[in-house]
Amino acid sequence: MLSNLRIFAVNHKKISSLHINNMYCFRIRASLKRIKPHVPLGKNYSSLPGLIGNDVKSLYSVISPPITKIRNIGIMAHIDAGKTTTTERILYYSGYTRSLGDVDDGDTVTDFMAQERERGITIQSAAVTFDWNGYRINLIDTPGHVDFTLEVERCLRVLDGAVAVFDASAGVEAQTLTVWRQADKHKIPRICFLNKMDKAGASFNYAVESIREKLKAKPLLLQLPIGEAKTFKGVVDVVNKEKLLWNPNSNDGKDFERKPLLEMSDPKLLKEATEARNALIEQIADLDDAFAELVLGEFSENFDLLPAEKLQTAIHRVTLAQTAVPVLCGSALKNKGVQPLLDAITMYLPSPEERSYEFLQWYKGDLCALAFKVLHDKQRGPLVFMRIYSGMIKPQLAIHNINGNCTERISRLLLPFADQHVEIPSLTAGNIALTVGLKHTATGDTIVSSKSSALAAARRAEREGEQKHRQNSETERLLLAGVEIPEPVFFCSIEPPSVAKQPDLDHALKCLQREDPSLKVRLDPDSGQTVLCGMGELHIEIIHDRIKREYGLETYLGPLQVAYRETILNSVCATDTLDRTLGDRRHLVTVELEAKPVETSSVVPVIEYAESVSEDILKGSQEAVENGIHSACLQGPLLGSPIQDVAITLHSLILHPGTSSTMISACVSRCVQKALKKADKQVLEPLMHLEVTVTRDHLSAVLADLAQRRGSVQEIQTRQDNRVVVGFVPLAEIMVGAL
Ligand SMILES: Nc1nc2c(ncn2[C@@H]2O[C@H](COP(=O)(O)OP(=O)(O)OP(=O)(O)O)[C@@H](O)[C@H]2O)c(=O)[nH]1
Repeated sequence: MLSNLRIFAVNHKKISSLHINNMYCFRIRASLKRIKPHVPLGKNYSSLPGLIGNDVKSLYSVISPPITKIRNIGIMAHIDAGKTTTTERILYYSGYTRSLGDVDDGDTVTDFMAQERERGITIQSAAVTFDWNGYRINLIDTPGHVDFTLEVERCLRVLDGAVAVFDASAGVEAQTLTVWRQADKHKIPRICFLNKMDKAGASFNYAVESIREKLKAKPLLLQLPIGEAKTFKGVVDVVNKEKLLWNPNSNDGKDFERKPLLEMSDPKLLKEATEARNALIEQIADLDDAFAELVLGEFSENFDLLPAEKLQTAIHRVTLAQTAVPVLCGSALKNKGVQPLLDAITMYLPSPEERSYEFLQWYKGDLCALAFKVLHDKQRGPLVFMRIYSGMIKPQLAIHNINGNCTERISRLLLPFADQHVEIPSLTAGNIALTVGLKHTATGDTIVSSKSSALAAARRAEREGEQKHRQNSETERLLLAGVEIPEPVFFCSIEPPSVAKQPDLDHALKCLQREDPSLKVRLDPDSGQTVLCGMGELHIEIIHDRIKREYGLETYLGPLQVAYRETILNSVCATDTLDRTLGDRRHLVTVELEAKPVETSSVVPVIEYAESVSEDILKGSQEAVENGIHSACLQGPLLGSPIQDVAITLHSLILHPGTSSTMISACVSRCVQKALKKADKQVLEPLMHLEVTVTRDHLSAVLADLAQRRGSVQEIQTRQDNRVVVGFVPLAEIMVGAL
């Protein structure tokens, strides 16, 4: 029965004995269904600006534009809401592609990896730069699939604004909630685009209501649809009281007319637009004091007299303050509504200088950038995408990487255009750059001009920190990334075709990890095998595929396994003594410690020291003690899985002089394992938060199927004619192999 289901949403949630971690979204069948024949790369790229020489909009437009004219924008949504299709339309209308790419034909610009084209999904986000009406837009297309949640989060970190795309027939879906929360966390102003207004079941009001209810956001209706589903033909611009109608005979949507609504020809639409405009004005006046003053003063008698520009400025302010979100609608597939969306991006989303970044004051105009993506290019080596927050980047510039504590040189500077790039002489703050030549920089690293500049910034940050909060260390405060890497939920062994190829496999995995920190690689201590740990089946499958395509290695994967964890349920104490004589040296350690359960949802143990443990003894041995605790917690006594939610308190440590740190670690580790064995224990398994949309007549079959899979149903919602079952199912029960 599960094969009929459409949407899966995933969450690790602690229900009685189990654990909450992150919210993920998962869609097994959809990720595998749209497999298409391989489309060669570069199909659509013969006439890109600055590359071939024709149709260059003017070289000036390629070089650093004024910061007020820059928009660093991301598109975020639930899987399949239409992000890639919308991006393709945006690129086409902005003049940077000559033909419309189609996800279903596998020839889109932003999904440029071979796997993305074959599967019709976005895996890695690609930054694309283009101009619209004198504005420079750097657009980052983010993946919607749960396995790539970290990609979304990392991209959000470098954005100044975002467009949330919704399927108008489904409203807010599970993954939308996740990315919305991520955007909240990074305080990113947003615009909502209700896409798929042409689709059967599309409902503007339903989608708006779900934004209000599920996202707890205040929607500002800047448009109303003209028709819905089959009859959708255009939109009403509420701010200007105009109608925008697309020519049904135009096959690319470039041909549309914008006409003022008139009493004579459109009495009904005009009435609706006037009511919507008045409601919008009142709504904004409630949120923005300056606008309220203006409206109540000059225009209280007649809102019609309020100029559109004044309303637009107020919408911009409210969007920036994130007290409400502008809502627009259209159909990317049917080429309707995308140009007004582009206008809204330039009008309502902020420029980089309108965003306040606390750390900018520490750099005083010196270079400060975040490497938010690394791609490996066979010819040019690693390509690093960077968001420049302050200062300037040029080719041949030496930069300092704070995370890696290393200095290296940028050889070339490019403007990113999916897999095609324009070479440029310099780029200033606010822009997104693509650099060549950085061999050690990894995704998430903070880049500055020199070590001394970093130190100066750290000193300023410290002074600032004294006045404010002082919880972070000097360098930590300078690091921009701040993206938490979720713990993997799947793992499997990976083997090279022959032992001689093991170094090639290690190299490939190292490169892939630089690109994608959510991919973890470890060595199994028992079998000596390399183990891949990832965020989902698709994640691991893609990595396997990339090793073959990009590194020419045919590897073998062992069976995919769910990453279980263990925890303890009560406090226990243990003591242990290790007494060894190696050569003429005696190593003697006695440890006394306590293990107790805590709520952290983390596999990193909390380490505490009792007051009885003197600082003197800890000075030389703290690292050894902590290494011992960490290594013991990696393998629980039940299944050998990592231990989660545990705190270890060291009560006593007695050392014979000359005892080596290896012996201290070994004794502490043995003692922790002793304690864990004594405690009452439990295995934890990852749970998926599941959202199943189903027709009414299939509901009981679906509920029975979920029960059989040890699932628990939280609620059953009504969505138009369908039912949405919301609940949890153990991940192990809905792996592709389990279906
Ligand atoms: N009816 C209709 N279908 C659309 C529209 N926009 C996109 N689609 C279809 O919806 C499917 C998903 O579109 P994508 O653009 O790949 O969606 P996405 O959000 O980028 O998906 P991921 O990259 O996999 O997260 C494709 O089959 C599109 O043809 C639309 O406006 N109307």
